[in-house]
Amino acid sequence: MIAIGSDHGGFELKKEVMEHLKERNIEYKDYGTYSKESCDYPVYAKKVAEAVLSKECELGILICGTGIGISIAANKVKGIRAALCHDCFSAEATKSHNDANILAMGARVVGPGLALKIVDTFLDTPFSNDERHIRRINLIED
Ligand SMILES: O=C(CO)[C@H](O)[C@H](O)[C@H](O)COP(=O)(O)O
Repeated sequence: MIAIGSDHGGFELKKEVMEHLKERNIEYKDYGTYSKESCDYPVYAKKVAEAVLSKECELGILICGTGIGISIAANKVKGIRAALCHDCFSAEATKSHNDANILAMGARVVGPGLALKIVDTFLDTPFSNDERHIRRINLIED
């Protein structure tokens, strides 16, 4: 199960990502926002972060205008490794090296075509389980 959330800036792209997940038969839970009305991205970052931490959802996707504010907010939650990615190389590397548990994107930065490729790369790349990456993730946690 994928937790997904956005502010108003990410609302339209969130709809496209959910449609894409549906086409791929990947289950998701939408934590809002549910309209284009102006709202505050930390609210949705917290909801998705808590869904991932509680293991209700395996991974999260967060979208705001830039992806910056919503990833900063999610990374305040201990145990969350939210990665802001606007290219596939970063999406692959952050799963493989950082075992990122949330993907953040900016809907005012990337178009839907690239965004969906980034989502696929993030979801389809496993963590390397390499000792050096585990050591570094543990240092982040400490
Ligand atoms: O990253 C952000 C803020 O740091 C996001 O882009 C927000 O979506 C953006 O700030 C919203 O701006 P708006 O002028 O209120 O639409």
